[in-house]
Amino acid sequence: MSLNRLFRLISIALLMLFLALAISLVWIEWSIYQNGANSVPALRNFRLGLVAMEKLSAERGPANAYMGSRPGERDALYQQLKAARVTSDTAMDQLRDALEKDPTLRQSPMFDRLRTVQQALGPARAAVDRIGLQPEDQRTTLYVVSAVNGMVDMIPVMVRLTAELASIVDQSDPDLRDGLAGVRAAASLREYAGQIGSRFTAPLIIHRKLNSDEVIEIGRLYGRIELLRSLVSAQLASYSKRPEFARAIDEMDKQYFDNGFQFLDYLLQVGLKSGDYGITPAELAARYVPQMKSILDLRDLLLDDMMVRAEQRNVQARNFLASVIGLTIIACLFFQLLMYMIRKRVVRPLVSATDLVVGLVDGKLDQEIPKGKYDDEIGGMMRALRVLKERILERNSLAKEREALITQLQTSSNTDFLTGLLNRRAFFSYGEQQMAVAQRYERDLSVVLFDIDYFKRINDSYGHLSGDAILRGVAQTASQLLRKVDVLARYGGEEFIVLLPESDLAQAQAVAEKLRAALAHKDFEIDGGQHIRISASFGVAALVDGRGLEQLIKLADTALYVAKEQGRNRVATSA
Ligand SMILES: Nc1nc2c(ncn2[C@@H]2O[C@H](COP(=O)(O)OP(=O)(O)OP(=O)(O)O)[C@@H](O)[C@H]2O)c(=O)[nH]1
Repeated sequence: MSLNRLFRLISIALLMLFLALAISLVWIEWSIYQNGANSVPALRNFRLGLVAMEKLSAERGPANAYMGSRPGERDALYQQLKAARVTSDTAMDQLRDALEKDPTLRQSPMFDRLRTVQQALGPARAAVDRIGLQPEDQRTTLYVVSAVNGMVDMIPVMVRLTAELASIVDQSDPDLRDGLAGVRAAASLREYAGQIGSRFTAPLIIHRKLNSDEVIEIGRLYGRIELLRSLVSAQLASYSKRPEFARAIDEMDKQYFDNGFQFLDYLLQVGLKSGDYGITPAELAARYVPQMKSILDLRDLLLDDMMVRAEQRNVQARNFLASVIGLTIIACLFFQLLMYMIRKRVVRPLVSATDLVVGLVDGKLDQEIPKGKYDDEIGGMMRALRVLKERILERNSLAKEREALITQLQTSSNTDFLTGLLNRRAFFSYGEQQMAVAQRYERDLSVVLFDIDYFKRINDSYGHLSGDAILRGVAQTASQLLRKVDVLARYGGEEFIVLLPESDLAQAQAVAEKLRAALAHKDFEIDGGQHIRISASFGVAALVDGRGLEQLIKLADTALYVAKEQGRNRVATSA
């Protein structure tokens, strides 16, 4: 696999891994944000539930007052009761609307519970109305207690409903758990505080002492209230350092647990001894109910604080999510940029450097080696490659020069400098080869040795340079007349030799005659533009069994001597 492809695959794999991690991170933060976003509406619903329960409890005050009404105050107390009923109905309708708006809550048992409470309210209120309309002396403990219980009996359902709403808040934001428990404890405290007051309704209306059941119930409620007081203190331990909470707790202790309890203790003492309370249920409500407000104030303070915290956390979660998304995008872009840079500055140059090296090895010396754009290791490698290419080019050119030199040397060592013909050494080299072939295959072979006549005189008369010109002219003339297979050489001084393969003595003699005639009739131009004529004498010898090249030349030389002796400008053959 090529480096380029491998790098691309690794880049894609890393990007996928990176994206998977980034998406998981964003998904986690998105879930946290979504849950947090849920906590605010859940808290709002929880508050509506608590308010509905509180208003239902609060309705018991005017209801008890109405049940204990005297003829002159009945209408006024009924108006107060009606107003309280409108308030509790409004609170329950608001809760109902909120539950209806949310499809999951609409389908939940909470909705059914609320309906149950609303349905139960009708008969419970009717029972209250009946007693309120009865003459005072006809009101019995049984009916009054039953009417009071009718109003109290709906509360456990409301407690259950608010517990379910609290659990939704808890799931949305577990950090609100402490506050949630504190709020629930405060709401229950308010409820039991109300119930303990309601337990005095029947004795007050009938003007009697508390019966044993009522004493036991009031004792039980005292116990619960104390328990809830310690629970509220425990849950609010972390809050009590804050001045507004410390003030609210202080206010509750003073208003309810000091003043309210003092009043209840008084009623309890009277209820246990004489039953002569000296107040109506309306007066009880007017004195006792305001003291419970401090509990609700603490509850609302906690709820407000939870709402602020939930909103802050929601904003924090949203900001954090936005930061995570932003950072993820930046990290993705940075990763892409990093891969691009590595590819551009490392992988691609490395691949092209490899191609260049392979090309140099294959002899592609015309390829352009780019200059490295950056002063880094890759740039250094490109510079090194350029040096390497230059060295290879230098080495190649040196090798060519050397070959040319060797060829030139070979040529000059075989060539006569003046005439350009083969020299005596080269003639013997070729001659021996031809001789071996002729002897091996029994072929004809002849030698013609010729010498320019009176050459000394030419030198003496026209100068040495003219003599050289004559020698070049003779060589040129002889070369033109001979076959390609014939080997013409300068034998020495003004002496030339020709080796004639496939030629017997007669044929060689004819060649010699042709050469002699040509030389004798040619005008040779000498130094100074003057033309002169020359002649040459020829000795011819042919190969006979057993003779070597030197013997053949010797025979030709003897014949040449004869030609000279016989008057020159002639051809003589060996015997
Ligand atoms: N210009 C020139 N002269 C050369 C060269 N080589 C030999 N010679 C001359 O050739 C002459 C040869 O003279 P000789 O051997 O006396 O013979 P010749 O004068 O040709 O007389 P014959 O051969 O008897 O006809 C000498 O003077 C050499 O100096 C050469 O390369 N150039």
